Amino acid sequence: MILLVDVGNSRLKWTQANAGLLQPTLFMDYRQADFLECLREFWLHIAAPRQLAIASVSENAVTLLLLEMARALWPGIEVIIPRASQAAFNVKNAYAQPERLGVDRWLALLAAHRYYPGDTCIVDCGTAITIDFIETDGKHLGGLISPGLLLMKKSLAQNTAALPFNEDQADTQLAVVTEAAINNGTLLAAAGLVEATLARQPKVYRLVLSGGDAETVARYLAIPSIVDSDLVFKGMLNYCRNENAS
Ligand SMILES: Nc1ncnc2c1ncn2[C@@H]1O[C@H](COP(=O)(O)OP(=O)(O)O)[C@@H](O)[C@H]1O
Ligand SMILES: CC(C)(COP(=O)(O)O)[C@@H](O)C(=O)NCCC(=O)O
Ligand SMILES: [K+]
Repeated sequence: MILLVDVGNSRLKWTQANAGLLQPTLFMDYRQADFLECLREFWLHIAAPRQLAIASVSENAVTLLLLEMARALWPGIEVIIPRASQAAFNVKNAYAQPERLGVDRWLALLAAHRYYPGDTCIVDCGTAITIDFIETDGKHLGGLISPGLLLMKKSLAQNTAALPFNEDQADTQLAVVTEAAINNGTLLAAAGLVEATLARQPKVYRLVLSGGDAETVARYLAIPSIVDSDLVFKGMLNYCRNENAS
């Protein structure tokens, strides 16, 4: 059994993989005070994993805490910390400094090349919205980073005198009350970003969405898309399998 952990800027996600099959993902707010105790309670009751993989775009301190806890629970556990590199699994990183590409984006690219072969656009709708393009031959073309839905709304509330924060349903209609105007404006900013980015490319790409807001954004896109919330874990699992082989 392999324990897979994905630490984003909003949430920690973890799952287990058995014989190459991913179990359902569990989500945790790792900024809550009792987060380690909560996670420990879960991990105490799972079968001892052979390997632990942690992909984090958060502070290194979070990874260190997780490692300390895992090593106390399962002494001798093999640890894998995936990193973005210049090339791996027939995927070639477009970044001038490849290691600076977020490891979540890199793992999603590895998964996309394997599970969505062809010319593919990956959009991760998390704390940030990231857009990455990969071609049939595994060549990453680069990408974009923009604030995610929650972050856009929080920054409006934090940087204006009159705008409130609320999490009501959004759509892309013109609004007649402030709350809806914010919710709809930010949702359309996200959907419009994805559509405009694709429209500016010289060819057609298959669109795959992941991240906490993937379903919401997909619902309001004027173009077809696939939602695959396991993209990062799929990439992480393949990364671990290769570590086993090497
Ligand atoms: N229970 C939840 N807690 C936090 N965010 C949530 C929740 N449900 C949906 N979301 C949405 O998911 C987004 C975070 O997605 P996620 O993929 O977990 O981000 P990250 O990888 O950056 O931690 C938030 O912007 C929020 O709008
Ligand atoms: C862009 C990100 C903040 C997205 O993180 P997330 O929304 O998943 O929390 C993360 O992938 C990151 O820190 N990337 C490093 C910079 C880069 O990819 O260019
Ligand atoms: K993201």
